Amino acid sequence: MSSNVILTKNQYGKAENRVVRVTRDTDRHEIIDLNVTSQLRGDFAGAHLQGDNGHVVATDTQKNTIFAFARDHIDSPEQLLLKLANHFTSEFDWVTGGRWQAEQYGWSRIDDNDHCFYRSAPEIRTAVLVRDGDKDALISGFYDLTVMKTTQSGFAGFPRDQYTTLAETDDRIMATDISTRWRYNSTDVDFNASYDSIKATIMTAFTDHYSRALQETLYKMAQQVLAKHSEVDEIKFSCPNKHHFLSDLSFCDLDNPGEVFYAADRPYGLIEATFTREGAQSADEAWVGIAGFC
Ligand SMILES: O=c1[nH]c(=O)c2[nH]c(=O)[nH]c2[nH]1
Repeated sequence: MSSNVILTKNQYGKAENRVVRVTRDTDRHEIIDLNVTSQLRGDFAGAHLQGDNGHVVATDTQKNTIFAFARDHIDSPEQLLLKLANHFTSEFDWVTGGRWQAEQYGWSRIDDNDHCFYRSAPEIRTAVLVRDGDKDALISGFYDLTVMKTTQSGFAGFPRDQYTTLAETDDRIMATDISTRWRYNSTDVDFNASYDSIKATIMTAFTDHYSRALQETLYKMAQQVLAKHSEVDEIKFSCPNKHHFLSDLSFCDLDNPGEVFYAADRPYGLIEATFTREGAQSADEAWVGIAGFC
């Protein structure tokens, strides 16, 4: 058995740079609030195997670059990631790719005030760019968008065995925290418009049908996103089924016609699925490192 150690995959950089950009050209300020990670890939064998840092663009330099680029206008998290990738791969010829990611937190104006804001968007917007030579994979998404429908959901027709106690129902609460990521087939996209439209499409698709299972609802959400958005080739969902159990009020002689529920926080069903446009190129490598999806 050989005891030789071979360096295989490696990447490194500065994680979770919290960048808040205030645009104050006029009295009416704008803010963009990001958490940005930069990781480089390429020829870094010297650092690992010989202690030679000649190729190691310091993580501190990567951090500084992110903040320096924030001095320019930030159009969208995706545009910032593309700019960082272009910079590092063109400035240092041994940097052949990397992985850049951002989360964005949403803020709204208090009373339409010019410079006072509150954290508003419930969901966290995400973006990941993976560059490998001349190949880019760009995956955007969001998590923690909590939604509920109070009827028009059921669950029946499932197999029964000696362990099955669940009653069939044609009227239940369905609630979930939507986590989703979608892969663009281009980097030439109006990312903010696309994000807003995909989020709206997902929410509308949650409302517009009688759901026979959360699985069916995920499919309908994916179907509508892929039908409306030719710039998207693949979409994944990871959604807990946040169970709401009808509270039994018979102990005090009260009925409960679907009005009082116990919201259980665990255990929860966990429904995950990937939907791909038929005929689209797959990009499984790009998903490595994105946890919590199948
Ligand atoms: O929408 C659902 N999908 C399931 O797979 C499932 N399983 C379960 O017990 N309840 C539900 N609900």
